[in-house]
Amino acid sequence: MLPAGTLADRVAIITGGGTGLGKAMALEFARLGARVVLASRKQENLEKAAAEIAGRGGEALVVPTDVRDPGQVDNLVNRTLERFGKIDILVNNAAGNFVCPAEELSVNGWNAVVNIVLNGTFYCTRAVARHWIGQGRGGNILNIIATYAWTGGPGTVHSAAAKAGVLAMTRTLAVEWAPRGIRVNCIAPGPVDGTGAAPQLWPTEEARQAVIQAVPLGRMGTPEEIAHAAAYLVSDYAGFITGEVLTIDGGTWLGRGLFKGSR
Ligand SMILES: CCCCCCC/C=C/C(=O)SCCNC(=O)CCNC(=O)[C@H](O)C(C)(C)COP(=O)(O)OP(=O)(O)OC[C@H]1O[C@@H](n2cnc3c(N)ncnc32)[C@H](O)[C@@H]1OP(=O)(O)O
Ligand SMILES: NC(=O)C1=CN([C@@H]2O[C@H](COP(=O)(O)OP(=O)(O)OC[C@H]3O[C@@H](n4cnc5c(N)ncnc54)[C@H](OP(=O)(O)O)[C@@H]3O)[C@@H](O)[C@H]2O)C=CC1
Repeated sequence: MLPAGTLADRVAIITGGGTGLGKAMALEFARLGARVVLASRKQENLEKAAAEIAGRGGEALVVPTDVRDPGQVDNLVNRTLERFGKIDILVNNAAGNFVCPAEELSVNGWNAVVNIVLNGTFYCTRAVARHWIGQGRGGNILNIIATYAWTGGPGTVHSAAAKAGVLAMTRTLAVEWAPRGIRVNCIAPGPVDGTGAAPQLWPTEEARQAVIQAVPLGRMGTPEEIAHAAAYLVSDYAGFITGEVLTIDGGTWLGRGLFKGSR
């Protein structure tokens, strides 16, 4: 665990900050001293998370935002600057997902996911980076992807393609904006319990157990495990890391090996 004060005086925007991994990151960043801005569509979830942060002595601003709308994203940036006067960190965590055979996926279904994951990430990234570049200052961007960005993800072609786009965006902008002092990294979580992913991706206990079977470490991850790594990547401890992906998946994407039954 990083020591309290690691993110003192930092201002962090976290999209999808009202639930799941976003909420866990918000709580951890606040514990480390950051002031956090929680942005997603459902105000009720954001308010609940903000109250939990305030209950632990932290400070959170709630800005209802649909990241698919560039106007709402500009409002998010403006509201953050009005309240805190600066932005240090952006976490692009908002996502949508569901399992659907590609041949059955409707155009609206494809667009819903790609617009949240790929376009929303770009709109938020562009809006925040324009501010930083205009001010002649640097900052930190963390994108939450998934390992199927490089393995492919049968059943979730919309999400896999969008996450692959975010990975390419990360590497592109890490280099393009390095001279600006802007770092851009990714975390690729494996299956993590207790978030909005569960009802979408492993809605039954049977499906959940099948997912766990695929994890060499034999369990799902926790939101806190992702949050600790996220705090590290946006902190000064990671000051020389950019364009990188930190995979936190219990070994899942490497597979289970071929020869378990051979001896
Ligand atoms: C090895 C890796 C291990 C695990 C990797 C896991 C990676 C996890 C990635 C995640 O992103 S988990 C996050 C999950 N959380 C959520 O999905 C929460 C947010 N989700 C949503 O808001 C919705 O699910 C949404 C559909 C993504 C967006 O909602 P919106 O209100 O904008 O859309 P709708 O109007 O409801 O639907 C649009 C369109 O999509 C079709 N659709 C929706 N759900 C399904 C479904 N289950 N199957 C097929 N199609 C679906 C819906 O019918 C609409 O299309 P049309 O009917 O109009 O053609
Ligand atoms: N849990 C897991 O196993 C894994 C998760 N991930 C990634 O982790 C991240 C967090 O997911 P997780 O916590 O699991 O799931 P959640 O469903 O809990 O989180 C997704 C968040 O995105 C927000 N969101 C969805 N659509 C929009 C939108 N249009 N505009 C703004 N916010 C939006 C939702 O809030 P609201 O509905 O209020 O808009 C919600 O808070 C995602 O990027 C996901 O792809 C990656 C690999 C594995």
